[in-house]
Amino acid sequence: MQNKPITFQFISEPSDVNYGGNVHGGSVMKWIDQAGYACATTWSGNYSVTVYVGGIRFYEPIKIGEIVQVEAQVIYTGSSSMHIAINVFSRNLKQPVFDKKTHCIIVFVAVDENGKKLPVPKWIPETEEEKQQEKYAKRLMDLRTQIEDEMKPFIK
Ligand SMILES: CC(=O)SCCNC(=O)CCNC(=O)[C@H](O)C(C)(C)COP(=O)(O)OP(=O)(O)OC[C@H]1O[C@@H](n2cnc3c(N)ncnc32)[C@H](O)[C@@H]1OP(=O)(O)O
Repeated sequence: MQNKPITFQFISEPSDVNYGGNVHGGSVMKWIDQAGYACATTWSGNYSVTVYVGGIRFYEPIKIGEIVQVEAQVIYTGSSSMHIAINVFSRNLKQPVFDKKTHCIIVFVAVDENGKKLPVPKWIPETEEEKQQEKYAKRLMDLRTQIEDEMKPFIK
């Protein structure tokens, strides 16, 4: 099965503004979720829900009126989960190249009409880059287990 990246391109709007005049972090998180959703449902062929969003780092602000590009690609699949790498870029209208503004991994699970998890097609990495990405996703899973153990006492 082909694992094509999903790419959104649009212009950040005045309604995306934060209190400092740039794009609101919440808007960026919404775009991440939307691109991840498009990627997960395309891969699984089923409705999918977000189960985890990790390590979002906003490197630089995105300005209002810039062209924004959001890329989403499956980098690891479990039984029901799809681990998707998201990169967010932007450029102003006069600048030819995009700068990376945000990166994160978002995990979706395919579910049926009752919200129960469903199996997803297996993604098999082929190129060296894809193999490295899968390793990256697995390493993050291990780290996440440690983080969740730390968080457990505070979740209840
Ligand atoms: C709460 C909100 O409204 S957030 C916004 C929208 N999202 C949602 O509503 C999802 C809410 N969550 C759910 O409904 C449930 O967690 C479900 C139905 C998706 C899954 O529930 P369960 O079947 O009990 O989950 P289970 O523990 O078996 O995990 C399912 C998969 O998620 C993965 N998963 C669970 N927790 C994590 C995590 N912290 N990080 C990454 N993956 C995770 C598991 O590894 C498993 O993957 P696999 O099947 O590929 O091995």
